[in-house]
Amino acid sequence: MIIAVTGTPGVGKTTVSRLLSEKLGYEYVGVKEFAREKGIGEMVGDELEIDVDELAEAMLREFHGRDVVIDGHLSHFVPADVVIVLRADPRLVAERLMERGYSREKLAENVEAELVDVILVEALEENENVLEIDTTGKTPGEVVEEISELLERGIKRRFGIVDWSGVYDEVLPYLRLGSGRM
Ligand SMILES: Nc1ncnc2c1ncn2[C@@H]1O[C@H](COP(=O)(O)OP(=O)(O)OP(=O)(O)O)[C@@H](O)[C@H]1O
Repeated sequence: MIIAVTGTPGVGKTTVSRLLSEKLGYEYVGVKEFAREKGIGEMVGDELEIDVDELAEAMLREFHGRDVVIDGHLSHFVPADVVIVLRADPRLVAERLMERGYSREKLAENVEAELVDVILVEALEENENVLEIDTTGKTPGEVVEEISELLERGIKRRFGIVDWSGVYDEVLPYLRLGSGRM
């Protein structure tokens, strides 16, 4: 089975994907490493820009019929058996990305994306089987437990479990509108 783990940067994809692959005995694959290895995408500034169709094709060729956890915020473009969308309170996303030294603009872009469900909506456009998981206040182990329980019960579609509109005011200072530019 191909499991894609996606979400806004900082929600915990890598941590959860590694742990999930260990628990299930699946291979772990990082999208960026895979793309680099296969020569997919090109550097634009200091970022690797990946063609998602090329990525999806190459991944399907490589992993069809194998048990694998694919980690990355583009993984929902890969035709997976199930897409796990990790969510985290946007305040937590902001804190983590600030700790990583993200620029103000990249921070704003990602906090906003988490706030308005960008990755969830994209995942739902790409795949029927989407499991949304709220990681807020949970340990990575608890998140992995929740995912494997749902999969064991055969549940592959669940979303609409978070609503970040209540923290909008608190994250406003991080957003582009709050930066004084229009
Ligand atoms: N419940 C949780 N699930 C996952 N990570 C958590 C959780 N609670 C705290 N963390 C911490 O959050 C951080 C998430 O970092 P991680 O690199 O896994 O995120 P990511 O989504 O893969 O980011 P990126 O897309 O930028 O690579 C880690 O330091 C991890 O220990």
